[in-house]
Amino acid sequence: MPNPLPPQYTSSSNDYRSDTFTIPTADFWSQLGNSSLGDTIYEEDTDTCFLEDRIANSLLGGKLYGGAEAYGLFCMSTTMSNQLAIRAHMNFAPPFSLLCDKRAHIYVDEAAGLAVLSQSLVIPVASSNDHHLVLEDIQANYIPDDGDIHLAPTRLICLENTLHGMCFPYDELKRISDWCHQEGIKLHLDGARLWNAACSSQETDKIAYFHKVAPLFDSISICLSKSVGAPIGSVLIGGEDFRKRARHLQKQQGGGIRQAGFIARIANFCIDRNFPGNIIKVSNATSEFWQDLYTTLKNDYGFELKLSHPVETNFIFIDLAKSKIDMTTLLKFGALNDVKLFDGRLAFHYQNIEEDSLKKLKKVFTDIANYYQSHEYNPNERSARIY
Ligand SMILES: Cc1ncc(COP(=O)(O)O)c(C=O)c1O
Ligand SMILES: C[C@@H](O)[C@H](N)C(=O)O
Repeated sequence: MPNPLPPQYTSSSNDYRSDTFTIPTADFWSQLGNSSLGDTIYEEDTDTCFLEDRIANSLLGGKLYGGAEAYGLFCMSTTMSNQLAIRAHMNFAPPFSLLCDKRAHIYVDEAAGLAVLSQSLVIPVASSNDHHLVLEDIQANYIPDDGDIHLAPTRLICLENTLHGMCFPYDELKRISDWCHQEGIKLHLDGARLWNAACSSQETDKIAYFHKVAPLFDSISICLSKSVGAPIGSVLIGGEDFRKRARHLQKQQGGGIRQAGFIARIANFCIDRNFPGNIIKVSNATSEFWQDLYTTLKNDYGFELKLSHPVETNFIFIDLAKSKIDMTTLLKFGALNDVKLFDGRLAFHYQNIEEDSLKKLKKVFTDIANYYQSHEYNPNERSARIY
């Protein structure tokens, strides 16, 4: 008996579950006719090589830590580019360890890839300021390579920028990078939303932000399927030998891509269309929406929304427990207003910030505020997903 098919997904204008839900638009297809046709596994595809080179050189400035030449490797996802980076760096594991923020995607959302694929001890660290890891958090938790055979010395540290929509301050990235490299520890950046950090930075030329950050790291993942709006893809950036090893591991894990030209060409098209203008627009729309929503609920309903993280780019993280909103009520009013939500995280992208979309989203919360004027909040309900 064939499984029932999901209904056609035709628009992400009411979808606030994630910035991964943007969909191809009619003008994407005009790109297909001219896309190159080479086999990417043999590095013969022009559009794919162009994209890898564009991210490594034009976007990131061509240089990584220690002046290493930057090279790009096109991957099907950022989970793959992160896991390939970690496996490629941890080529001497076991018995070594890697350290990351305990909220990091590589730790929470990559299906234990760190343990299985890199066979590494993972040291998840809570940030002492609740915003980003500081050097002292790392120094208090890393494992020094002091020859003690009971231990698994830390050989890799993975940072994430943005993390939960929060921008990692450059000066702290620099402090951590300087210390890591004097300790002989490699540094990877999960830059799935580095676009958003760049567009929210003070840099006038947003590419200058990338050029500043890239030389702090030994490898960087740059996602194309979130705020950039491509349907597929990520580019892993690293040195020449690192890329060779990552490409070998990519083939081993079945991640080699044949005629990737049309995917790469659409990704290039999306970068041109959305960076930096639309990504800046989304950031502004997110903070304006949050200010308006908070004020309306407080002044008109006496209902105070609480955040679990500051609003800095394209996410609003509402702390449901502190705001006294239970998940059933949230999702019920989401559905009644035809708004897709996972939980208290609201993700904004270039397809859900039109006026009609934001009006619907706001009404979800005014309806909730109204509801709680005559109903009890249920504190015992399943808590929201811990991102
Ligand atoms: C910070 C971060 N890194 C990596 C990923 C993984 O990206 P992908 O969905 O392309 O595997 C995500 C989510 O998509 C993410 O939010
Ligand atoms: C769930 C996670 O994999 C995805 N990156 C998101 O933020 O929605």
